[in-house]
Amino acid sequence: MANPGTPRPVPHFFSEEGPFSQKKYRLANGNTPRDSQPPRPPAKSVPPVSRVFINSKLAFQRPQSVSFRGPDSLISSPHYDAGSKELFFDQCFGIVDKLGEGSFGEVFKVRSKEDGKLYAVKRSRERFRGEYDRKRKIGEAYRLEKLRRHPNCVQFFKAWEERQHLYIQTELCQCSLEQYLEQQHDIPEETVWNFLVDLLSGLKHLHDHRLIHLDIKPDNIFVSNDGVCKIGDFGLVVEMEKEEVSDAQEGDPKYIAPELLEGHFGPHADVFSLGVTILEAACDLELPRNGVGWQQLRQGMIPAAFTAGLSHDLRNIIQLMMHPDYVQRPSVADILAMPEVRKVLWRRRRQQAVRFVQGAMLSMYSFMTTLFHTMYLTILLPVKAIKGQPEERQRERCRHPTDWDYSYSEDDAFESEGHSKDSAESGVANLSLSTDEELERPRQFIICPSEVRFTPDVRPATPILHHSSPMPRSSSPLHGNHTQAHLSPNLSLVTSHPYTPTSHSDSSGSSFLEEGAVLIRSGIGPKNLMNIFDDAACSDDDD
Ligand SMILES: Nc1ncnc2c1ncn2[C@@H]1O[C@H](COP(=O)(O)OP(=O)(O)OP(=O)(O)O)[C@@H](O)[C@H]1O
Repeated sequence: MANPGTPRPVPHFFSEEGPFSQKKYRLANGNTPRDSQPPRPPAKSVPPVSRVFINSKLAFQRPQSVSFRGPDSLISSPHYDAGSKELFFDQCFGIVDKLGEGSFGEVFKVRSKEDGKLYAVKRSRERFRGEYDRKRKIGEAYRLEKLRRHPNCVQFFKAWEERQHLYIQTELCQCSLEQYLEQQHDIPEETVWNFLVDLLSGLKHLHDHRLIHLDIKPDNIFVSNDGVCKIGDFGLVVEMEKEEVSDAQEGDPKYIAPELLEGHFGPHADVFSLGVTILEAACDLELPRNGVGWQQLRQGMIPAAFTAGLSHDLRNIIQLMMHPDYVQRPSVADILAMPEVRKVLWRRRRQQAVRFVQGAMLSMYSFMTTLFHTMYLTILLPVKAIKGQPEERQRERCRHPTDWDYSYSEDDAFESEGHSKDSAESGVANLSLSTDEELERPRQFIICPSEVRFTPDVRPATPILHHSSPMPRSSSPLHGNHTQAHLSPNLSLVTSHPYTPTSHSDSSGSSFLEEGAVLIRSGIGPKNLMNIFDDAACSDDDD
C-alpha cells in the first residue's frame, strides 16, 4: 500500500508540439529577432602578404564591367570621370540608405544619377583574396546576368569590379521575406498561397534554365513593393549536369534538404527548402537548426499542432514538398500542375495583369502630363509672352515708374513720320521712353501721371494714354486746343484707376468715351499736361 504522505508522481506527456515553438513567443520573451547571422569567413591569424602590401596596380585599377559575355571591359557612364579619384559607385550613384549586410557584403539603397531611379547595390565587404576568390564572387553576377528576366526573380542590371571589390546592381525590393516574417506573425493563408505560387514560378524559371539555387530561404527571397515574392541572392547557384555540382555548397542548415548531406545535389533540394520556407511562413514556426526537431522535419514529421489551422490543401502540399525521399518528391512543374495551385496561379496572374495595366496607364498619364507641360512651357508660353509683350511691358513699367523719362522731346516721332517740329510745339506731347528700344518706336507713348509733378491748378488724375500710331494734328487728343478726342482703335486704357471713368462730353455734347478709349478726367486735359511741361521747362530756364 502506498504511503498516503507521498505525493503521486505527475505523469509526463510528450508535448504534441515537440521541440518546436513559434516565433512570436520568442519575441514576446524579449529575445533578439534573429539568431542566425550568417557565419563570417574564418579569420586567419596573420593576413597574407598580398593583403598587407596591396598590389597598387590592382588597387587603383579603373572599374571593369563584369559580364559572362566576354572579356571584362571598362565600364562607362556619363557621370563617370576617369580622372577623379572617387569610385565609380560614388560618382554614379547617391546612397539613400543601407539595406543590410550579409556574409558577402553590404547592400545599399541607391539612386542612379543616370536615370534617377532607385536600385539595390551589393558591394563585397572584403577585397578579393586572390583569383580563385574573385572568380567565385563574380560567379554570382554571371549567373544573375545569364538568367532571363522573370517577375519572380530579382532583376539584374549590371555588375562591375573596382579596387578589388565587386558591385552588383539589382532591382530594389521592399524587404526580404525574413524581415517580413519577423514583422508579420499571423499571415493570412491567401498570402501564403500567393507567396507559394510566386516562388514556384521563380524556381521553375531557374530549373528550366538548368540552374539549382541551393540556398532557398526567407533571407534570400525578396518582397517587392506590390507584394510579389522574388528569388534573389544567387551566391550558391550551380548549373545542373556540370562539373561544378560536385563543388556545390550546402546552404543554411535550417532549410537544407536531407539528401544534400549524402551528396545528392539536384532541383529537388530547392523544392524541399521551399517547403520548409512555406511551413515557416504559414505557421510562424521557429525552425530548429539541429537536434530532434531538425531530424523530425527531415523524416516527414510535421508538427500537427502548428499546421492544424491550415487548409487541407496547403498542409498536403507542404507535406509533399518536404518528402524525405527526393525521388518521390514532386518537381516544381508537378506542383504547379496541381489543380489547387493552378487556381491560385491563375488568380495571381490576373491580379498581376491588372496591376500591369494600371501601371502602364499611370505611366502613360504621367508621360502625357509631362509632355503637355513641356509643350506649354516651350511653345505656348513663349508665344503668349511674345503676343502679350508690349502691353505687359507697359503695365510693368507703370508699376515701376522710375524707369520713365518724362522729359519733353521735341524730336518726336511725328517728325520721323514726316510731321514738322511745330506740330509738337503746337501741343503734341511726345513722352518718350528712356530705353533705346522704345526710342525706336516713338509712336507709343504712355503717361503715368502718378509720376508727373502737377502744378497746383491741375488735379492729379491717372488716365493713361496709350497711343500707338501717329495721329493727325486735328484729331490728336493731346492737341492744345482740343478737349475732344477722335478716338482711334489704337487708343486704349492701359491701367485701372480708382476713379470710375465717366463720359465726357465734347463741345457738341456727345460722349467721346467709348470702350477702350482714352480716359481723361476733367481738370487734366491734354492742354493741362502740356502746360505742366511748359511750366517745368520755364522753371528750369529760370533756374
Ligand atoms: N534587392 C534588394 N532589395 C531590398 N533589400 C535587399 C536587396 N538585396 C539585399 N537586401 C537587403 O540586404 C540584406 C543583405 O543582403 P544579402 O542577404 O543578399 O547579402 P549577402 O551578403 O549576400 O547575404 P548572405 O549572407 O545571405 O550571402 C538582406 O537581408 C536584405 O535586407
